[in-house]
Amino acid sequence: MKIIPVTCALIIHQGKVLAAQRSETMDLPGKWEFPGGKVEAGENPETCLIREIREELGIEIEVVEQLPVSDYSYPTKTIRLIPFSVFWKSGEIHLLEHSRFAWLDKNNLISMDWAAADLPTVRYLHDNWVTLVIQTNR
Ligand SMILES: Nc1nc2c([nH]c(=O)n2[C@@H]2O[C@H](COP(=O)(O)OP(=O)(O)OP(=O)(O)O)[C@@H](O)[C@H]2O)c(=O)[nH]1
Repeated sequence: MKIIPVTCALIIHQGKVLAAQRSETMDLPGKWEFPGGKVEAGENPETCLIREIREELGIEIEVVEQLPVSDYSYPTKTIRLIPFSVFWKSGEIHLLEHSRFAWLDKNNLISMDWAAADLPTVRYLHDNWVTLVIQTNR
């Protein structure tokens, strides 16, 4: 099966990370995820992520670092999730596609109803919390 590359942003701000809930009109309705989206043909992952975050949240970000990639097979597709830690540079958050967002701290990270593909990234974030918070603190 073809593997679909999907980027996602761990937007870490004031010691919390932004999670977004997929709306009823999206795939996996009601699941929580890190905002981002599919990499288009000829696009590099960082450029994709900057574009997707503009389209979904209306903010500008700076990519800090790529984090470990993981593959996950849903019944109808396999995605390759490419996460990045990012710094929120400017703009106000407006939800243009998702139904809700939340700023999570380390303690409420694990209890969210995440899209299944996100669990390795959630675990990585949990286990490397302090390093990632310091790294994105400007
Ligand atoms: N953005 C994002 N997508 C995720 C995550 N985890 C996960 O399983 N996905 C899946 O990866 C795919 C990404 O598609 P998308 O719908 O967000 O991206 P897009 O806007 O480029 O695609 P589209 O407009 O063709 O649907 C969806 O099937 C989504 O369910 C995640 O953390 N972030």
